[in-house]
This record gives sequence, structure tokens and C-alpha cells, in this order.
Amino acid sequence: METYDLSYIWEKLTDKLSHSISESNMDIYIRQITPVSAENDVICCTVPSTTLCSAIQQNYFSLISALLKDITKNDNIRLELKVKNQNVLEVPAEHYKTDSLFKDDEKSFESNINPKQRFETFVVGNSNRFATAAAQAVANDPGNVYNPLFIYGNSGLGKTHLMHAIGNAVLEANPNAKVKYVTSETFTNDIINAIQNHTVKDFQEKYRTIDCLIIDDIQFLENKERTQEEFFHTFNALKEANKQIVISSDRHPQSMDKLEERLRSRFVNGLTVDIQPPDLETRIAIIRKKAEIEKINMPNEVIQTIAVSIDNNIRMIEGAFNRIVAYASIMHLPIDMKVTETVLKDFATHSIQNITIEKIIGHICKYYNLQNDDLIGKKRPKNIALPRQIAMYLSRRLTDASLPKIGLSFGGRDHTTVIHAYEKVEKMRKEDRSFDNLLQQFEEQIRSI
Ligand SMILES: Nc1ncnc2c1ncn2[C@@H]1O[C@H](COP(=O)(O)OP(=O)(O)OP(=O)(O)O)[C@@H](O)[C@H]1O
Repeated sequence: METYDLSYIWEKLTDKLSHSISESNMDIYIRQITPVSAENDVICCTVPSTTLCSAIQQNYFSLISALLKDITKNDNIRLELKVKNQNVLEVPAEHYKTDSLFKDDEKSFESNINPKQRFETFVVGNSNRFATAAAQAVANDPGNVYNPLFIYGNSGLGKTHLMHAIGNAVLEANPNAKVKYVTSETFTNDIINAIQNHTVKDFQEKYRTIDCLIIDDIQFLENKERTQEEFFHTFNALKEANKQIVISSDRHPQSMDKLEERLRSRFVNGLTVDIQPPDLETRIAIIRKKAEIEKINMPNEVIQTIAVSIDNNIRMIEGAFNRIVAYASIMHLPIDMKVTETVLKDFATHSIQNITIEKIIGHICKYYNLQNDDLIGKKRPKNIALPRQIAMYLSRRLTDASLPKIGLSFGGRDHTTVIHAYEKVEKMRKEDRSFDNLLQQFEEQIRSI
């Protein structure tokens, strides 16, 4: 029987988590977890409420589990979360039911549309003009113009916002319409639950009576055959009944290799539109709009500085905006260039030339508490293999070094090892959202070193 030093493990865990989770989310979620015991390969923790427990399960379970395995060097270690004074609730994150279509009582219909994400709050520029026009056309005549509407583009460029805008507009025109926003993960969880509870028929009936189904991040359906099968039938039933389907993805359907051909061909059968990173003018307009909505008096030079510093992700622009406002308020300072420059140090995006393989190795070693020599050495223990592959993967993505050069920088390894690492990490990103989030954080942090 193995016992662990719980306070040591927890301290390490929170330290590692704080590198990839924002301070506010650390306070809201992670610091609400109380570790209780660590015995027999089980780390048992409590949280104050069911809601919190669900949110942690949904967003952080796999990340915490992976880190615990890493810290304890024990692949069998398991996390158990329970609500204080209740029974253990331990569900793999993937199976966890969240913002499900039909809430627990199975009666009330929840649209999950965010009332704030509307066309009125969406800034239109060259990068998203076509996608916006298509979305407006669909919202004006759902089911009849472009069906499905497939919106794709990189993370943080406004796909979800645009989809909620469609949902809001459809509901405004017809408050009785059954409009539903789900992520593909929720769709998958609903299917898993239906299978486990023998309620697949109910699931099918309920999903197929929707007037406008909006499904986000469809790329997470790749490799999930049973879910694809069910989605295929849902899709056909809705389409035949002239119900609107709106789909988003991080890439064009043709680039989704692990998607069944029959789905791929249906996705391109309606209208496929992309969203590109916003140009400078649009970024300035987005920041201005946000300041206007939040009634913040932000000087022009500050707006311009944010827009110039962060160029490829609107979510990051919003993050910088929020941090500047929070910093000025907490420190009782005006929102000026001094505050902006202090805060932007963490956010500044550098050109690809500024990122070196050494920087990447240093960053990953720091995160995983390894020595640089561990990563470039010949040893292959489990706790080093993945960090090494991540570092190789990031070297390929963030620098323009050739594969042989990357191999050389990692202790003279062959370029095929780099390719293998790249493919493995890319696959893991596609299959595991928390891992994908962690990689996004690494990229952002390395860009700002
Ligand atoms: N054109 C825009 N005008 C105003 N706000 C925008 C615009 N585009 C994006 N945003 C805001 O940027 C943030 C990120 O956008 P959103 O969540 O829609 O991105 P996404 O493309 O769905 O990303 P992901 O693929 O990671 O889910 C949101 O808060 C959204 O409101």
C-alpha cells in the first residue's frame, strides 16, 4: 500500500496548474478543492458544491489527473472528487454530462444561447465579412438558404460568437423556435448517457425536434465513431425537415481526416465559410466596441497598443483588455501607457524569429520541473518522453527550424523521431480538450517570453 505526502503533492499540483490556468479560474475552481487523503493510489478531495464539482469535472479533470500521475510518478493514481458531505462523484471527464440538451428533470428545454453574443456586438471587418453575411442570411431564413452553414477558422476568432448571434436572431424573430447550442463534447456526452441509460430513442426524438441546431467545435467528433453515426442520423432528420444546422470547426471539412466521408460530404453540401485573423483596423474596432460596451474610458493610444501587440487571437485581445482594466483598478492607477506596457509584457506576441528551440526546451523543462539535459539526453523514462515530444512539437510549430535541425537539437535524434512526436502530440490535442488547452497556453507563454 502506497501513501503519499498530500500537502507536497497538492502544492506541486497547484503550482503546475497555475502555469496553464488563469488566476481568476485558479481562485474560482482549483483553490476551492480541498485534498483530504492520499492512499491506495487514490487522491480524495472535496469541493463545496455540486455545481463546482461538475465544472471542475468538465474542465479540469483530465488535466489534474495527468499532472497527478506525473507528480507521483504513478500511472495508476486516481482522483476522486466528492461534494462535501456527499458521496463520491468520480466520472471520467469525457463521460461527464454538461449543459446537456435536456436538463436533469428531462422536461425543460434549454437553448444555451448566450444573450450577449449578438450581431450588434460583433465587429465586422474583412476577415469575417463573408462569414457574417452568411450567418445573417441564415438567421433571416433558417433552414432555407444555406444548410448546413459550416464556419471554420482558428481558435478565438469569433466562430462561437457568430453562432450565438444566429441563435439570438432566430429566437428574436420567433421566441417559440427550438434553438439549441451544444458543443460536440456535450453532444457526445448526451449520446454516451443515452446509451448507458438505454434512452437512445428519447435522445433521438429530442434532438430531432430542434428547429435550429448549433454545434460547436465539430472537430472533436473525429475518431468517435458511435457519435458520428448518431450525428449523421440527427443531421439527416433535421435537414430533411428543413431545420437549420450550423456547425463550427477549427478546420475545413476536407481536412478532417478522421471524419466519416458521408459526414464530410454533407458538411460541404451547404455553405462553408472561414474566419481569418482580424486586420489591425478590425482589432482596433473590436477593442473600442468592448470599451464602449463596458463603459471604460480607454485612451486611443492604449487601444492601438493592444491591437498592435496581439494580432492573431481575439480572445487574447480581450484577455489583455481585461487584465489592463483590472490592474489599473486594483493598483488605483489610470488606464495609461505605463499600465498598458506593464501588463502587455505578459501578452506581447513576438515574431517567429524570436522563438528558439532553446527557449522552448527551457520553458517546457521549467513547467515539468526537468533539467535541460533530461530533454535532450538519451534516457526514455515515461515522465520525460511526453515533455520531450511536446517540446519537439512546439519547435516545429513555433520556429522555422527544419526537422533534422530539431532532431539535432534534441541530442542528435533522427528527423523521423520528430515527425513521430509531432503526429502523436497533434493527435492527443485533437482527442483531449484539456491537453489542447495546455498546449495553447504553452504557445502563448512561449510567444511572450
Ligand atoms: N468580430 C468580433 N467582434 C467582437 N467580438 C469578437 C469578434 N470576434 C470574436 N470576438 C470575441 O472574442 C472572443 C473569442 O471568440 P469566440 O469564442 O467566438 O472564438 P472561436 O472562434 O469560437 O474560438 P474557439 O475555436 O477557441 O472556440 C469572444 O469573447 C468573442 O465575443
